[in-house]
Amino acid sequence: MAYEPIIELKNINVTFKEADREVHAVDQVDLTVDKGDIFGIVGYSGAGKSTLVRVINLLQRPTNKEAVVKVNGDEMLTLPARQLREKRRNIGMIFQHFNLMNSLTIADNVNFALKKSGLSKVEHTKRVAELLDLVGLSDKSHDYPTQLSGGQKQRVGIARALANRPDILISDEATSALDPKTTESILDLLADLNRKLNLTIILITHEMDAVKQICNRVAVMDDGRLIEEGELLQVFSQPRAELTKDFIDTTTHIESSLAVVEKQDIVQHLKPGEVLVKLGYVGDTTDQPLITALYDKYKVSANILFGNLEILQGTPVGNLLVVLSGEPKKTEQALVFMQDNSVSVTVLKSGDKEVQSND
Ligand SMILES: Nc1ncnc2c1ncn2[C@@H]1O[C@H](COP(=O)(O)OP(=O)(O)OP(=O)(O)O)[C@@H](O)[C@H]1O
Repeated sequence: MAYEPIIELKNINVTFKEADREVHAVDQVDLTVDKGDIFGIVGYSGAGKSTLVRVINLLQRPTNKEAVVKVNGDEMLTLPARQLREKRRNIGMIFQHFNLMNSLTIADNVNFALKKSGLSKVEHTKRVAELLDLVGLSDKSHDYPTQLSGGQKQRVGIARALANRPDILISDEATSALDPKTTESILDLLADLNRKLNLTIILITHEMDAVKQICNRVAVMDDGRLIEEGELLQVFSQPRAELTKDFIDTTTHIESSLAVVEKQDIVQHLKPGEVLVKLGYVGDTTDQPLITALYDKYKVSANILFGNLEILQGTPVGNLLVVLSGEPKKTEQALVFMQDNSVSVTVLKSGDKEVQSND
């Protein structure tokens, strides 16, 4: 598939000047999103995620002159007000708190977004029915927001955001107020809309689980900066920044499990030829019976203390915490063998070193 940029942000700075200080909410950010991406932006509260995405539709203007904000090839910063308003209709937004009008029915809440669409009354009714059908709420059109669950309210939010057939949907913490099961169903709906409508989605979240479920690309934000960005699989299997590792650990639990594993007797008292290793593997590697091969080839046995397997974008990604034991030389050879078979190997603790340091 050819990658076609739909959003290009270059040199973006947003600085808020307060009485006693300046806040660099967005600090020198470059970001390209391709058509059809579900692009996750993760970061803790205050990292600058909302401010950054508000730059895309210029609800927030960059505060530096060098900034470039292109959407569908148009430089948004130079557009006259009327054209900018039109372009904004091409970017739908959904939020954590749904922002529905409680005095209007569900149908009228969605219809409200079509106010400036130029459609006839009959076309309005038809479009609203289509939209409610799209989000699975056809039977709720005459209900009021207070009669709906959180997940249903967010579905209305999605229908409203898609009313003007946007190419881009920005989801700003849209699942943060929902329980895990409802979150999953809303994320499934977004993934479905991405496929059906070729909708590009920017998913702002502090939950790596959400990113893992539907994103194909992910960027990590910290203190106004994009500190890591890439394909989901790449970032998950080989995170570079410590913060990225922390976020990934919230879903794989590999680092937090290490703290428990390290306390186990077997790890506390490693003998020569025994090592505690973290093994990471992606895709095909998982199909190979490597652990069996270690014993067959080197007489090295593996005691798996913790394991995690995720399916990301249809590809298995696994991590194991393992104690390998064998003849010291053979254990070393076994580690090289695994690296040769595309398994990432991190030695966390070695019985040999323990013995040496104790001497
Ligand atoms: N209008 C504003 N005036 C002054 N400071 C602001 C303004 N908007 C945001 N900020 C500050 O900019 C920084 C980034 O805020 P932003 O809301 O973009 O972060 P975030 O990652 O989206 O966090 P959250 O998920 O909590 O919204 C914060 O320090 C925030 O206090």
